Amino acid sequence: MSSKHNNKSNSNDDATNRRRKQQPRGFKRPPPQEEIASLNARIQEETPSRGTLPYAKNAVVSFASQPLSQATLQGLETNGYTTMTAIQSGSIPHALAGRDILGAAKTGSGKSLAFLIPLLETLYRQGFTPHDGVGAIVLSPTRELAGQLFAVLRKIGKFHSFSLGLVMGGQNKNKQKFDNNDFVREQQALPTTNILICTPGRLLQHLEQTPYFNVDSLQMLVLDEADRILDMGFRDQLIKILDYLPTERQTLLFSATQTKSVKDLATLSINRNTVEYVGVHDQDAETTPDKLKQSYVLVPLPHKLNCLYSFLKSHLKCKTMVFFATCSQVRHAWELFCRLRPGLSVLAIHGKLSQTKRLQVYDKFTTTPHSVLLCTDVASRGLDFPAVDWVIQVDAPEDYDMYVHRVGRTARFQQSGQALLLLDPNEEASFVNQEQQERKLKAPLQKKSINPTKTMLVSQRAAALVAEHATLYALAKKAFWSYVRSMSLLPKDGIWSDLNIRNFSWEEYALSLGLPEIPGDLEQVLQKVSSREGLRETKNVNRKLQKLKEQIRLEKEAKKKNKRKREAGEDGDVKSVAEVEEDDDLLVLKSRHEFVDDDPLASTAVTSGRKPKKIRIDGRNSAINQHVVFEDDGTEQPRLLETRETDIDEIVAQGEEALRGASETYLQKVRQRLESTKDLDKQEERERIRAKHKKKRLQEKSERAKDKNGEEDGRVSVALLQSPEEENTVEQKEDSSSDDDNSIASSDSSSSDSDNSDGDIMDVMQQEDLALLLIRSKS
Ligand SMILES: Nc1ncnc2c1ncn2[C@@H]1O[C@H](COP(=O)(O)OP(=O)(O)OP(=O)(O)O)[C@@H](O)[C@H]1O
Repeated sequence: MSSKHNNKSNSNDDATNRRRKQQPRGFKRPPPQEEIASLNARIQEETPSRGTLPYAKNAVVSFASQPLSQATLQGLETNGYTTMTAIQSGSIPHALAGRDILGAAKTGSGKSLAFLIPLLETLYRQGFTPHDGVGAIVLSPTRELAGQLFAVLRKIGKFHSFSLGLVMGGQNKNKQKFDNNDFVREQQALPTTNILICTPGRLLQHLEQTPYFNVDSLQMLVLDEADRILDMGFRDQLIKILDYLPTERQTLLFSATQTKSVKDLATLSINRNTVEYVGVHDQDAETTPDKLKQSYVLVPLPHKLNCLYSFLKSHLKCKTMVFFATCSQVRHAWELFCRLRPGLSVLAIHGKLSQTKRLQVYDKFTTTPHSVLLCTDVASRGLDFPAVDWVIQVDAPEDYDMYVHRVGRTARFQQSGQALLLLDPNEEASFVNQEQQERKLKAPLQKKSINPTKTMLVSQRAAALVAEHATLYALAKKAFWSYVRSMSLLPKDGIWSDLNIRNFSWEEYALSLGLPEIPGDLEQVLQKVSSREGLRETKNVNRKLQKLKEQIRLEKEAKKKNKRKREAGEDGDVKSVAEVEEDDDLLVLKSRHEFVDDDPLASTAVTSGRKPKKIRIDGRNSAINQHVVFEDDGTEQPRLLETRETDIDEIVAQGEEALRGASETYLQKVRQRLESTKDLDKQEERERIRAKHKKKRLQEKSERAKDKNGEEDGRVSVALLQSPEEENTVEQKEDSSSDDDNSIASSDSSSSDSDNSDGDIMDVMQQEDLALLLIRSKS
C-alpha cells in the first residue's frame, strides 16, 4: 500500500502544503517513509502478548510514549489529550498491532479515542491518500453520534492528510428533492473519501446505489455501540453491508455493554480465538461510572408528569436529560412544558424530528447550561453533552443495558452526576430485583421518595390547555396510545416478564395527559397488541383504512377548496405554513413538517415536488400526504392507532361533522370533570399550601434559633427524601454535587417558592375558571 504515496496528485500536494502551513512552528515531521518504518519496528517490538492488558488499570500512560505518528500526537496534544484512559491504554497497543478488538468500558471512559487513534494510525502506516478510496468505516447507530465522532476525528486528525466523510442522510427537511441533493453530493465525494463515519442505513444505500464507491481497500471496520448495531433493529442492514466489505480487515467493536456472543462474532467474521477482549472495568463492583449517584422513586404513572415538572422547577440551575419511552410522549411533554414555562429552556429530541432540527437541538443543549432535554433513546447512547447534572428516566428502560447507557449521559470522564428513575409501584419488583441486579446491573440504586409538599399538580393545567388547543389534544391521545403500545411490546423474556400492564391506572394516566378519559377501547387495543402478530395485522388493516380515509378526505378537501375559492377568494381563512409558523412558535403545525421522518429510506415514500401546503388558521390540515414513518433503526413504525404525524389528522379524517360532535362531547366531559374535581382540588391545594406555610414557619423558627446559637450546618430543603421512612422530613444534608440545585430549592422555599405556591393556587383556579369560561363560550 505504501506505493500509493508515490501516486499523490497535485491536489493532494496542495492539501499537504496547506496543512504544513497550519502546523505550529518547530513542528517537524520526519519524512513519512522513515517515520512509518520506525513506527512499524516499534510496534513489532512493543506489542503486548495476546490476552494481556498492556498496563495496569490505574497506570498513568502518556500518548507520547506510544508508537504513534507525529501528526496524531500533535492532534491529541492540541486538543488537550495527554494521558490515556484505561480503555485507551488497554486497547490501543493491541489495535496498533492489527488485532480485532472487543472493547468494553463504562460510559464516558473515552472509548471513542480508543478506536479513532488506531484508525488514523493504520491508514497512515498503510500510506493512504484520498485516491486510495475508503480505508476505514465507522458505524454509529444514530446520526448525532456519527456527527460527534466525526467532530472528534476532525480535531485529532487535523495534521493528517486523509479525507473524511460523514454520511448519515436526511440533512434537510424531509423533502426528497433535498435529500436527493445530499445523496448526490455524498456520491460525488465518496470515491475520494478515506475515512467514512456513517449510520448503517445510509451506508447500505450508498453501497447499493453509488457506482464508483469502492470498498475493496478497506482496512478497518469499527462498530461503535456494537451491541446496538448487532441487535435486531440493525442486524439485517449490517449483514447486507458486510456482504460488500472484504473479509480480510481489522474489526473493532466498542460499547459500554459489549456483546460477547459467538453468533455476533461469526456475523462479523471475527475469529473468537484471536480477538482481543479488553474489558477494563469487568472486575469493578459497579457497571456504572464511579461518580454517578443513582436513585429511584416510586411514582404512580399518572403522577409522573407532576413529579417531573416539580423536579424541573426546583432544579432551575441544572442541565437535565429526561428520557421517555416514545416520540409521541416527548412531543406531548414538550408542547405542554413549553406552555407551562417551568423557568428554563425546554428542548426535545427524538427520531421523528427532522435532521436539521435534531442538529439544532443537539447544539443548543450542548451550549445551554441551564436547560432540559426531553428525549427518547435516540439520545441514550454515546452522546457526550458537556456537564449534564441529572438524568431523569420518566419511563423505565426496556432493559438494564438501556439503563446503563441512559444514566451514562451524566458523570462522564471524571465528572460527577446524578440519575433518578421514576418507577410505577407495579414496576418496582421487576426492576429492583436484587438477584438480577447483582448479576447484571450492578448499580447502587438508592430508594428515595418524593416530598409531597414540593409536588406541583400540572394535570389540571394540562386539561385546560388540551381543551383549548386541538394540537395538544391530538398529541395527548398519541402519547397515551404510544405508551400503551410500548408497554405492551416490552420483551417477554427480559426483566419485565412478570409485569402485568393491566395493573396500571390507565384512566388516570389519560387524565394526567389532559385527556377527559381513555381515548378509545383500551381492552381491545391491549388484546390486539398482546402479540406481535396482532400488531402486524392491525398495521396492515390500518394502512388500507388509511388509504381509504385519505381518498375520501382528499375529495372532501377538493370540494371545500373550490367552495372557499368561490366564496372568499384564495386567501380567505387559509394561511400558508410559514404564516402559521410565525403566529406561534410552539404550535405543532410548524413541526408537522419537521417531525416527518427524515430517514433516507423513509423519504422515498414521500411525494416530492408538491406545492407548499396550506393549512387552515384553526389548525385543520388541508392537504395530507400519506407517508410511511421509519424508526431510526430503519424499521417501519407500526401504526396501531396513529395514522400519521400531522397533529390533528385523526380529527380531520372524521370530517367536519364528526369533529364538531367530538369536540362538543369532549368539552362536555372536560366541563363535567373540572366541575366535579374543582372543590376537591382547591381543598387539596389549600392543604398543600397550608402544610407548606407551616413548614416555612417551622423552618424560619429553627433558623432564628440557629442564628441565635450562631449555628451553621449547611442543611437545605430538597424535593427528594433519603428514604421512604423519612417521608415527612423536609430537611436533609446535601451532597456537594447538587449544591446548585439546592440553593435554588432552598431560596425557592424561603421566598420565591412560597410565591410560587400562591401563584400555583391562583393558577389552578384561574385555569379552571378559564377552562370553564372557554367551555361555556364554545357551547
Ligand atoms: N485521554 C483523555 N484525556 C482527557 N479526556 C478524554 C480522554 N479520552 C476521552 N476524553 C473525554 O472523555 C469524554 C468521554 O469520552 P467518550 O465520548 O469517548 O466516552 P465513551 O466511553 O465513548 O462513552 P459512551 O459509552 O457514552 O459512548 C469526552 O468528553 C472526551 O473528550
